[in-house]
Amino acid sequence: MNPAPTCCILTVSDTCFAKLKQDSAGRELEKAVNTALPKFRIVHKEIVPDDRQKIIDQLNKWVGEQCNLILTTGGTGFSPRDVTPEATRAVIEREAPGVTHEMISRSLEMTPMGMLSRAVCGIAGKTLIINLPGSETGAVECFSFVQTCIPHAIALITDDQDVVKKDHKKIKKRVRFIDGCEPSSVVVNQVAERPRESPYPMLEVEEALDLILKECTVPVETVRLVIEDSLHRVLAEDVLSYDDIPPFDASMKDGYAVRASDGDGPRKIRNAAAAGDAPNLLPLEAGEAVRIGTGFRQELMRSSKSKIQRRLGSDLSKNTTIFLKGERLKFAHIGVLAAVGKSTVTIYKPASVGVFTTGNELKEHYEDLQPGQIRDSNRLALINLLKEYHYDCDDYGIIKDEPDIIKKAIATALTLNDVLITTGGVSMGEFDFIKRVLIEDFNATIHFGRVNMKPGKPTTFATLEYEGVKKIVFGLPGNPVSACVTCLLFVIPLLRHLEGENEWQFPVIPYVVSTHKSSCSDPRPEYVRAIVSYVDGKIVATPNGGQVSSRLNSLVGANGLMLLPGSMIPAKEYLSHIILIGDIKAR
Ligand SMILES: Nc1nc2c(c(=O)[nH]1)N[C@H]1C(S)=C(S)[C@@H](COP(=O)(O)OP(=O)(O)OC[C@H]3O[C@@H](n4cnc5c(N)ncnc54)[C@H](O)[C@@H]3O)O[C@H]1N2
Ligand code: MOO
Repeated sequence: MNPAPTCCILTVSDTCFAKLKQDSAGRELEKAVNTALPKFRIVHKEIVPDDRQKIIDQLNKWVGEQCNLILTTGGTGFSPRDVTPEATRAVIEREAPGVTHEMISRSLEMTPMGMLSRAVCGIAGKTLIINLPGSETGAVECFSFVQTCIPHAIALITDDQDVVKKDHKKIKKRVRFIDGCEPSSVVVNQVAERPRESPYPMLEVEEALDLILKECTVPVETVRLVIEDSLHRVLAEDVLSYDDIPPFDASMKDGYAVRASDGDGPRKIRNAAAAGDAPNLLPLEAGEAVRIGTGFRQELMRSSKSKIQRRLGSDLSKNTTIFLKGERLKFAHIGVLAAVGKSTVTIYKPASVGVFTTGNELKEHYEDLQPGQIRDSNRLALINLLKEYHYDCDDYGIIKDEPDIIKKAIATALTLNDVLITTGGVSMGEFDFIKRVLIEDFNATIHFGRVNMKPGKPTTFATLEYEGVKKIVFGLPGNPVSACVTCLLFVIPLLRHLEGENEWQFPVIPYVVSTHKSSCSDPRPEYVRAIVSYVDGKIVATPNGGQVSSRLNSLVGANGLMLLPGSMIPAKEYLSHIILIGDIKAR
């Protein structure tokens, strides 16, 4: 087995070296490396002043020790003392301008100041050296832009052919379906030989969801992100306040600071002090007053009980837990993180999802239709449903109802994704191959293949091991409403649960239903797409038009799935519930 790759972190800073400032960039960078590159071992951390020769000496020492990766932080700017790029250039044999380019171009998307970096990256012996900015945020941010390519870069530098080949295979798979996939073992049945009855037992929805949660215990990775990039992600750590908010006793209003001992009477206004002005404008002489702005630091009033002050730490006090692991970050969380001076957070990596649709009748929405063809609405509906819940996914397109092609598509998706969602081809037709390909070509376990629900009966859930890793497959029905409703009821809760979110379930409210079902002959419990409103102090739910499972408009504007029990007697009332998939409307 290859030894763990090594990493050294060099902080270049006169002030940190002189211990006038803490090495927070070095500290945050260490955390970022541990999170992003868990296989790397940080073997040395040093601080040197902004001195060209001292930097060169330190870099040469680590290059001599065959360290794989050296990250420097600091000394890359325009100040006269900034010499890290010159020192790095003196050590490296080959420059790596692509790495520098990526850091600068991504930085420029955030701030024009990005152009003021003179960072140099390059190779010396068996070592990759990367210059990063000196600020904690800049260093972590720039590292995050290039972190994914570092293991491959090091495999190339050290000529580790096994890793290089594996990485190349992955890169190829990203742009096209895998090569060399053997034909499927599935024998295409003649119409007369197809099974007449599903061999899968019919599960209730709750049983199906329990099974999904039980079977899906894939390891969740964490990653450290700058707070600017953390919206909608789930915290993998409890967060403590770094600072008191406010960090000083502050004025709550615009007004005047006066000396209480002066009593009533006119004052001479000495000057005006706004929030952020230095407090040495005070103390006041007898009879003097200072005009102060909201947020002004009120040193003189610290001992008074004035109600027009926000006391130090009164919004949040230093070292208290402000957010808990498992919270999904919204705008206000990020504002509070900024207020307390927390610039990075550890979050759970969301599972990576791949989607394809199946059907010989399907065309892309922008293509012309021949007789018998329809446009693929499921793929874009599902991809965007996932996006609404903050999951990006890989799109593998429309796949023909042919086992060889389905096999290739599944193999490609499983190479890159943790979770695969397909639609169509899961019921009883002779072209319904998804389950058979999963079983016969991938040795998958089909945990269920039928659920007692309308829409969504043929929903299929499978797990399998692919290249040593557990993978999850949802074969959703082809009917567009069935695909979206089952994605909402099974896939989205699982993804939220896998991501470590505390509140992963949709809110459910009790509701008395009396609406009779759209098809009286169907005994399945039905999830009616409904508009749920708050009217005169009461919750009212109305079915959102026709409920046939091809009519996707029933989901347009729907904010609830109203459960109608299995066998309903018309006009009788039943206590059931509504699953809220959107905000309640006010009428
Ligand atoms: N003999 C039986 N037939 C059917 C059963 C059954 O239990 N026994 N179940 C029915 C139910 S319920 C559903 S739901 C569908 C699901 O069938 P499949 O998942 O195999 O889906 P397909 O047959 O491929 O397609 C069904 C329907 O949806 C249209 N479709 C498919 N993909 C798309 C797409 N990407 N965009 C838009 N529309 C799509 C397709 O053209 C069909 O009209 O099976 C029933 N049959
Ligand atoms: O269950 Mo299917 O989903 O009726 O349309």
